[in-house]
Amino acid sequence: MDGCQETGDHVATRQDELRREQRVVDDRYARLDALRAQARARLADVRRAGPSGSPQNRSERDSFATLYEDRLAQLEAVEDRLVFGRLDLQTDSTIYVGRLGLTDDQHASVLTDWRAPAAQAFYRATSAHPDGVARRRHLVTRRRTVTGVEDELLDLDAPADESTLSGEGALLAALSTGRTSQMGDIVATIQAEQDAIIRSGLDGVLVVQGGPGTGKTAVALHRAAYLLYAHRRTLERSGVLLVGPSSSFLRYIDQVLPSLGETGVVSTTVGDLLPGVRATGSDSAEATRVKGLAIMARVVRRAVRRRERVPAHDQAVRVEGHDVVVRRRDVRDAIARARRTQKPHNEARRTFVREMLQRLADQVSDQLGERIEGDDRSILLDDLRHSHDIRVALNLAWLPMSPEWLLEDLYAKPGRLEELAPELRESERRALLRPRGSAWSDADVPLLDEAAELLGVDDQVARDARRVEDAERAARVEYAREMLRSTGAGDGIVDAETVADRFSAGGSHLTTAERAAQDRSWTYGHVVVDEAQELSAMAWRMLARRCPTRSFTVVGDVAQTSSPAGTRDWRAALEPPLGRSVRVKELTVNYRTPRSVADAAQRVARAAGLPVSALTSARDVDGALETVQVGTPDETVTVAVRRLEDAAQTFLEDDGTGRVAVIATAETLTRIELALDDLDPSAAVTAARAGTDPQIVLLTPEAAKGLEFDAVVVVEPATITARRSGDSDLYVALTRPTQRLVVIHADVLPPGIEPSS
Ligand SMILES: Nc1ncnc2c1ncn2[C@@H]1O[C@H](COP(=O)(O)OP(=O)(O)OP(=O)(O)O)[C@@H](O)[C@H]1O
Repeated sequence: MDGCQETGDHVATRQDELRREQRVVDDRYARLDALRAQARARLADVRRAGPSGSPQNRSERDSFATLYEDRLAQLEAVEDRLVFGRLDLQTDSTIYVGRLGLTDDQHASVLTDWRAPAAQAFYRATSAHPDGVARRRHLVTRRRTVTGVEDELLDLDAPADESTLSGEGALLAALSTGRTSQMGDIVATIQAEQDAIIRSGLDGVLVVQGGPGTGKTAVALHRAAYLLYAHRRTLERSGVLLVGPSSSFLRYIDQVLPSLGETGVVSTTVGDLLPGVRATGSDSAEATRVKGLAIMARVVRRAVRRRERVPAHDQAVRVEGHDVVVRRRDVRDAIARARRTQKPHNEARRTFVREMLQRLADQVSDQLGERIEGDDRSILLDDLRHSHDIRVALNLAWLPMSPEWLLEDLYAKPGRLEELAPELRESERRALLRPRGSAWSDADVPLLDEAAELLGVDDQVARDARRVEDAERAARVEYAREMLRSTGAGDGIVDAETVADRFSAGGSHLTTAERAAQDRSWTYGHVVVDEAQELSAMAWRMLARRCPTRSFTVVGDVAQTSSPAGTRDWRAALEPPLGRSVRVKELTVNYRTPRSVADAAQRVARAAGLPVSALTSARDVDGALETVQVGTPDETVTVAVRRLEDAAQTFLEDDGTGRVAVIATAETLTRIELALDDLDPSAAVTAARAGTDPQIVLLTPEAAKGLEFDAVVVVEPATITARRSGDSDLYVALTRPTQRLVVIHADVLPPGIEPSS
């Protein structure tokens, strides 16, 4: 940032610059205020019109009201750091870069959206490749006041250094601010290697591998916002799906996209992805692993096929005075015919039943010695269809099933598993056994989805409804286009599609995101997966079905895998379900953790044999890493509480910023909880642990995944590494702090934490 010790002249120049930039920033905020006032006035007009007029008029008014409310919310969301950059081009022109694009009264651009092609040089230009830029300036603002400017001159004579951080002052300031329970955006300080990923093309599978703190989550979210901007036509209708590891993680990141002006993304966990299924149960590690194996797709397929079978004997049945026989030969032919339709099981069953009823009707005809036609034949077919015995016989040959029924049946019977899953070992099959009626787990959801795909349940209704809605929507878009043209109401920012989506009769219309989230067969235009190393082969199959165009952004770190069904090899995990278009990019700079902490964590992870990505750290912090040896396990607990008190005092602010975490195994955390009650901690600590948004949290390594805190106290690493996937868990735990890591231990430390070891 601009220097602290300056000569008199320099100070004068700096003050002049700040004043000049303040005028520009004031002007852009004035424009923003004017747009807000305009949206408010339009909203008030619409509301003033009251509930009169035809239903069509009322519906349009409601739609406009919602449109202006959304527009207002979008304009409110960009208040913070509206303008953050300036590019002086070699052509002597200047552009300002900000959170959204603004034009003046004459429709001339006065602020360039960070996602626009013209803004790319702000993130990418270097002295070696200046990209038409003479000077890049970062504007540092507090509320609406410009508090600093930071310049980089990109002339060809300057020494080229590709690895230099861009806007270093602004970046380092961002990295050392106190954390909150919500992740912030990085739009003002995106680095070149991150920008290249954010703006990478929509097609194919882009994997972003990087160590902890390299900005994978931040990049994934900014990429979603970028793609929605650059490919709005393609993605607005189909939507973008964001898959995260847990609902607490999704809460942590859920402000980032709105702050970038985007709300149309469906975010979910794999466990919540199947409409109508709530995964509240849990599995053993072995059951999780086995349920995630790709083999399970075959097992589910066999379980479906098993219910399309020829009976052992012909069966005689009496219907309304006629004797007919459900013949094996007929069943075999009808099954073959139904399978030829290539429809899912429940849908193909209609063909099977129709075929069988016709054959049974033919038997009655033959018995009577005359052809039964017309209404008589319909009545006969109805009689046959409603005969209890025939229904039972046909169900035995082709049973209609729900995914839930199929999976419960599979898990409930050892013999069934042995027949359908011969590839699994006896112990693996045992891990799957459970009584009917048990709660579903996260690992069951991809299996239920696989079954739903093969069975073809409940999709038809949704598909029919969608077809009707699409046709209606096309008419609404046309109307909205005409209306926007005649009123100029869209400000050039809102398009006819958005307005049209508000024009639905009765206000029952759902947004793309809402419709998508309710429909199992919805296919998205793009899927972003975070902490993707945790996903099983079956989960990838489920996601692949959600995006037939295979347009994916997959971010994660194969050294942090903790799920027994997760992966340590991207290509092995992704090529089978998603094809060969997998491109892997690496992020190499750690922005979160102080260098001394990151280096220690890397040494520990390497010593444990994890596939650690190379990492350099953007900064260090004095005294960031401390290890504290105590004599007994009881002492680890009391010292942890004391250290927590210290950290709270140092890092927690009254304004609600600052976050501190204790990370340990669940057993250790229980003991710390008890000690916290017994040791009568300070009022500040008690207050910081209370409420819905606590500043102090106690977490297991799994729960801490993806999150970050100003200070972290890790208690007894040996108990963490003793568990399955414990080395990865410890790597996660050690890499959560932005300022300070305290490691408390009575047992020996894993090799590598201290530089000397
Ligand atoms: N260019 C940047 N400017 C400012 N802050 C950044 C930048 N890149 C990353 N950060 C910050 O670094 C921290 C780590 O980022 P993020 O959580 O995205 O990392 P990650 O790679 O997903 O980490 P993990 O593997 O541990 O989940 C966040 O606070 C993020 O805001």
